[in-house]
Amino acid sequence: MTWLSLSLMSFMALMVVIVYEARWVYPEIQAYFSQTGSLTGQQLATRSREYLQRAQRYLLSESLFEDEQQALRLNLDLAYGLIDIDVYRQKYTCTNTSLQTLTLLTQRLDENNVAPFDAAAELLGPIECLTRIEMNQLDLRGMAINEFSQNTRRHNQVVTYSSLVIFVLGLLFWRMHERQLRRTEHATEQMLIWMQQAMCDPLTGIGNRSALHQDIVNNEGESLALILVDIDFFKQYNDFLGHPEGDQLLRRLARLLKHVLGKDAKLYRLGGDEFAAVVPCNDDALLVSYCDQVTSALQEADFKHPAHPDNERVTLSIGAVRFTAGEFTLSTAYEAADKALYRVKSAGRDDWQITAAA
Ligand SMILES: Nc1nc2c(ncn2[C@@H]2O[C@H](COP(=O)(O)OP(=O)(O)OP(=O)(O)O)[C@@H](O)[C@H]2O)c(=O)[nH]1
Repeated sequence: MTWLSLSLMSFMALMVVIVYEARWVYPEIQAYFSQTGSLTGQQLATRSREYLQRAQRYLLSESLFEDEQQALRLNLDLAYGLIDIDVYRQKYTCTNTSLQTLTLLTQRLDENNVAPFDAAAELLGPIECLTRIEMNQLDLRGMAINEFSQNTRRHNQVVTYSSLVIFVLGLLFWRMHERQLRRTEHATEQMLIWMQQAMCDPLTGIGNRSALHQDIVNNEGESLALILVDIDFFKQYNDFLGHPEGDQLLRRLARLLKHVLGKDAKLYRLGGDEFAAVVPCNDDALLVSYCDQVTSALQEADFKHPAHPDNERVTLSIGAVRFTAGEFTLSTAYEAADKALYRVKSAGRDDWQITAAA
């Protein structure tokens, strides 16, 4: 498992915690404060009690005319309707007694068989019952609210702490992932640098033998020319002017070859004073012109060689061949160009020769 996946999993866990906790709150609020829940039963008892008290006032008034009697009946009926509910019946035993009292009282009122003061006194029982219901329901409501706020607080703490922990873990994993990424990038960069160094001649900055081989394989199928260049009497040059001057000559020659052969040419130092150039070339005339150009440019550059037996300036021996790039064609081409170069050396140096690949 990678640091990245651990980090992403942490952030996903954070989302899950938040969503889960958010889902918890909504139904809880609904349950506690639902308009159809038993908590609102307190309001019904209050209304019912108010109707009974109003009925009591009618009964206690000095005269009870037709209108007042009707209002009295209506209040008693309304009060009855509001306490005749399952919640009250099941939870409070006084409910049934109160309902019986109201039924009997209504019957006797209809029969005109009750004194108003007595009737008002009879209503005290149901009123007391309703007051008890109100108080009890209020207590229940208070307890429910308390429980809800405690639960909310507990859930809030859980969300806060777990979110914090998960978030910190997510950040930590993310940092580890970034560190790992940077390390990998650094290692890749280093590897590229090493690979480049492994393909490069440190003295002249051009490619080495491995790079030559790699480039030929990479350009498989292309028509190319391989030009081998060797400095004449370089040993004498070194011996006469010193090794550092010899190094300097190698660098100057690399620059000259690059300049003369142009940007399409690739240059390599194969070792000692031997250079190779690979140029796109599909006809001998072009290859001849490349060799001529190198020789002329060197003449013009006029690098002094005080120890040269035949000349006072640096001269080159060149062997060149055209070939088609491929995994196995370089060795044949190299052999042919090298032989051509050897022939130039044998014939007195300071010349070039092109040949056909075997
Ligand atoms: N300054 C310097 N000299 C080098 C380097 N590598 C090889 N050499 C010298 O290059 C010289 C090559 O000598 P040879 O192979 O005899 O070639 P040459 O003297 O040019 O003789 P011909 O090629 O026959 O004309 C040797 O003296 C090596 O010490 C280098 O990196 N720097």
